[in-house]
Amino acid sequence: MLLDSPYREEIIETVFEKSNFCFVVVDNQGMLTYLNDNYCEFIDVEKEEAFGKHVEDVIENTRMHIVVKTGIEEIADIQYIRGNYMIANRVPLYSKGKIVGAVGTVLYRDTKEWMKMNSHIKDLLLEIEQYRKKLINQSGAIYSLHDIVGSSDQLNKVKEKIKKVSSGDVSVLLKGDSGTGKELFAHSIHHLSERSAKPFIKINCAAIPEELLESELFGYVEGAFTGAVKGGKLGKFQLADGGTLFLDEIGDMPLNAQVKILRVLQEGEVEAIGSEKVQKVDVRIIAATNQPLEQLIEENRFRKDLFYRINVVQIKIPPLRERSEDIRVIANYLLGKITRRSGKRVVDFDESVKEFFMQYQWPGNVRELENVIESAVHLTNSDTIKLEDLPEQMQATPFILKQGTSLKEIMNRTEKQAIEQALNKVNKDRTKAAKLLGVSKSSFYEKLKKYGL
Ligand SMILES: Nc1ncnc2c1ncn2[C@@H]1O[C@H](COP(=O)(O)OP(=O)(O)OP(=O)(O)O)[C@@H](O)[C@H]1O
Repeated sequence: MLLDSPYREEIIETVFEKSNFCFVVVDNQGMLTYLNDNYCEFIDVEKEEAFGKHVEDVIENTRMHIVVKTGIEEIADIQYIRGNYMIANRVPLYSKGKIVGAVGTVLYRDTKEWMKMNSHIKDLLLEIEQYRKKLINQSGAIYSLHDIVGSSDQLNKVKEKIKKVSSGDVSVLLKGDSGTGKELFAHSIHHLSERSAKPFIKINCAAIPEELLESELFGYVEGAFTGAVKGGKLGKFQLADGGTLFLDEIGDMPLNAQVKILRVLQEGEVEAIGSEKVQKVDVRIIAATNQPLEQLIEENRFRKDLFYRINVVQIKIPPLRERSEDIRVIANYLLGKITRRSGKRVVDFDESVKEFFMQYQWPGNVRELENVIESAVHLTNSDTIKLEDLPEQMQATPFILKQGTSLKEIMNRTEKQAIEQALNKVNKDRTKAAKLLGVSKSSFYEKLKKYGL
């Protein structure tokens, strides 16, 4: 913390005077108490002359004196100054619960500076995108272990196992519920293997109609069937030659295709549909499933011999609800990712949302978390995601029973959530919130105290 730092003075001096920002501070009457050199230079005034004057007499179109009165921060506000528009932040300064002034920062001195920065960033993003595309073209695997966020023991164990098995050429079966990140792990294995410079090819066995699956996997020659394209088509096995083939949702693979895949894996040879020739292929198989293959075997829907072939190493990815330590960090990471993409400034989650995230069961795992945050980012009117920004059907989900949770605890948490929601709805007006919930003011205040709100 800044206060504990032995260099407190130096840090403050550097932030205020040496960084390239413009700072202004006013007292609770709007009188100027501080203006750094950068600001003086920007508006062309002498520091000594400015101090003690009302901020309106020094800075054109300022709203610092208004922020002192409203107590409401103004972020990235556009202010006309010196013949141009600057972008400014104004934040009220509180001491012991009372407004004692306000601090202003100039983010960009004119819109040109902002546009320059904007196009610089766009340029960098474009460059990254090109590198990504190149990488995808080269191998098809874009994610590495580094992209898998979370530090729970359960996740770390999986990452350790991935590191161990990647370098060998063994087949890996990734098991886990939908949305747990199996595809990210498959990419990571490929990246860490000696095949990383070779293609990573994915096929989603559930997404391709049964009659097309074989031609997708093994390819076909010209004229193999009506509708076959001229010149034929390479199959995923041929495309993955030298690299990795990721068979996603392998539990949905039809039995016919299973027999053929097994043959390719045993013999290292593939035969395109309509071809008499066999072709040597060298692929490493990574398969993923969210279905219990052992049960499918019992029901004669999955071949035992293929199971043994692909199940050399089995890695189970735990569902999100079993690694709740990861939820906050993944949620923050996803919030950053989504806001960067959408350009909307949303910086945090309300404490009640964080709590809700921790006790929700996440049947759709990280994918569901990502969808929920994406929708909340678009719906929110503030820079912080609140409970009411979450999808309605989620808000209707009461606390899910976890082992050891007493009824009293559930009721308390629900009550706290309801109070927080009510407060947020009426702009923190306690009288209105009490009315909204149909409780007396005194009992409402008691509850606020109880929950530290
Ligand atoms: N630990 C994580 N860190 C960051 N993003 C993650 C993590 N786990 C999953 N994701 C993201 O969640 C989404 C779902 O992941 P992925 O497609 O890998 O899941 P899956 O287990 O393969 O799902 P399915 O079985 O439905 O195919 C993706 O957008 C992925 O980037």
